[in-house]
Amino acid sequence: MLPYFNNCRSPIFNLAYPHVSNKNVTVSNMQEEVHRLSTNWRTLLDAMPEMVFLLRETGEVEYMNRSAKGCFGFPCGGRATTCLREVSQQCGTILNDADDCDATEQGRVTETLIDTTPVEYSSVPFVGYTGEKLIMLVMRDITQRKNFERELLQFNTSIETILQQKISELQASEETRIRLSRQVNSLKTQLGFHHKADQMVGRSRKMRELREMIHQVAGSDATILITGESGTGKELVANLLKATSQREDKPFLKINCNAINDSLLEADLFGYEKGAFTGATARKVGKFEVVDGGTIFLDEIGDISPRMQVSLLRVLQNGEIIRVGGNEPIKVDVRVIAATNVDLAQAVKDKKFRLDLYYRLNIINIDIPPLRERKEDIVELVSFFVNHYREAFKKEIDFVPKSIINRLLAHDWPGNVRELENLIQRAVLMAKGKMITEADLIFDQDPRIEQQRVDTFNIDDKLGALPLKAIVADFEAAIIHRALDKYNGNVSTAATQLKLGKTALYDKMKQHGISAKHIKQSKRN
Ligand SMILES: Nc1ncnc2c1ncn2[C@@H]1O[C@H](COP(=O)(O)OP(=O)(O)OP(=O)(O)O)[C@@H](O)[C@H]1O
Repeated sequence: MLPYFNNCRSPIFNLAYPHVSNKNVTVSNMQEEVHRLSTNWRTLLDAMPEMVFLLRETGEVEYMNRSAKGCFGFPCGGRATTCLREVSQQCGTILNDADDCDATEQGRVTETLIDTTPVEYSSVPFVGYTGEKLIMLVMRDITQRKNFERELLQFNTSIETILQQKISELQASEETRIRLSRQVNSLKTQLGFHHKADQMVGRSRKMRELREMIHQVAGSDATILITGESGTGKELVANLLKATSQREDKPFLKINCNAINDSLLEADLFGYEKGAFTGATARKVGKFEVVDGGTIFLDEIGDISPRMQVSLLRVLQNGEIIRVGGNEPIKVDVRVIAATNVDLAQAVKDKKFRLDLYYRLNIINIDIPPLRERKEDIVELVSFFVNHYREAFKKEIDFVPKSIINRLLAHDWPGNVRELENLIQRAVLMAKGKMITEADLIFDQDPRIEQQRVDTFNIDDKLGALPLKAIVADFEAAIIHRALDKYNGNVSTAATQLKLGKTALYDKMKQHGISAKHIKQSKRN
């Protein structure tokens, strides 16, 4: 018989048995009722799957339900008793502070080990029938739950390990893919793979590296500065950059910054407002607006004025332009590719070029090596130009002797590929038979070339030997040379006298391999 369930002060009694009226209570039926309740409570507690204990503060067990007995035996001994004592001590605070202790503290679920059995328990203060303070402990064996938790943890850990393995495998295969794609690109380059827009002849190591770099940087929208001596092929590089960029099918404009004067260049690039200057009768949009979304190639950038440098800096820094005579900034989305044969770093030191603009332009620098540093390309270039001009001039040349090749390999090519091209063009024109001879080779610095051009143009010499197109080209070169010679190599004056724009004259000079610098030098000597 367990007296501890005679806790009739609990309101539960009245709620559970409302038919027991206080007025009709006799001692005997009171005893009966107590017995009945006590039996009911015991039955109820024994039916519970949880283990229920009533403990004294000292840890002695006063009551155990069936589940508790099943688990620990009754009276329980060994380590279980010690554990229960420890538990009762922990719960002692609840007992002692029962009045202050809040409900959550009293019912708090705690986990512990009894022997090797993991359990969770909660405790509440309980008053015995003699009024002594007890602890009611409701405990649950959580071995199975713990096993599940352990299995779940193991499962999660192994899932994580598997995922990490898979991620590393994917990363490794991505790295392999990138490495292989690089190798493929490099092999393609080595095998002479040519993008359809690649007009550059040459498979030397330096040219292969150059191509690789172009392909690497073309995709980004970064500003690119192409440097290299005159005639190395900067325009060809710019063409290939544009053709392999994301703006491939967008507008592409080439501007020679050296060819027109400063104010015209500014108006041309940035546009102008009506009334900005005499003759500005209507607003005009500039090249930067026209080419919006596309690419602008600014050739000879090293020669622009300080004022132009400021305007250009604004475009590169903020992506906006201001029309001449206007003050509204206009947003533009234009990729800038610039080129120069001027040493910009030196120009910065000489205070001729702004340092901030230099940094903005020089985000990616593609430097084209001079021809003298890649002489392996000469044979291929000669063959390419001979074929080209043989077709153009309807000549039958099919042989370039080894002695000529050796002569070309020994030359230093200060004018680079342009000089070689002009030399071959002249040689093809001059050649009498099916092969080029020593006599047909006239190098740019050769006084004969100056003489040949300044001499009166003799049509009879050429009639029958050359097609009309070649004679006209030769004639045009002679006239331009004569004009430059007359005006001491001054391109602006020569252009004015020939009633030609400065840009057009520069283009023709390039085409015919005429250098104003050489003419000036020969005049001085
Ligand atoms: N690798 C090359 N293969 C074939 N032709 C080339 C090559 N490099 C240059 N050329 C030819 O040489 C000439 C000069 O090239 P380009 O105008 O691109 O030189 P550049 O470096 O821009 O010269 P500049 O600084 O004087 O403007 C062009 O006719 C061009 O087609």
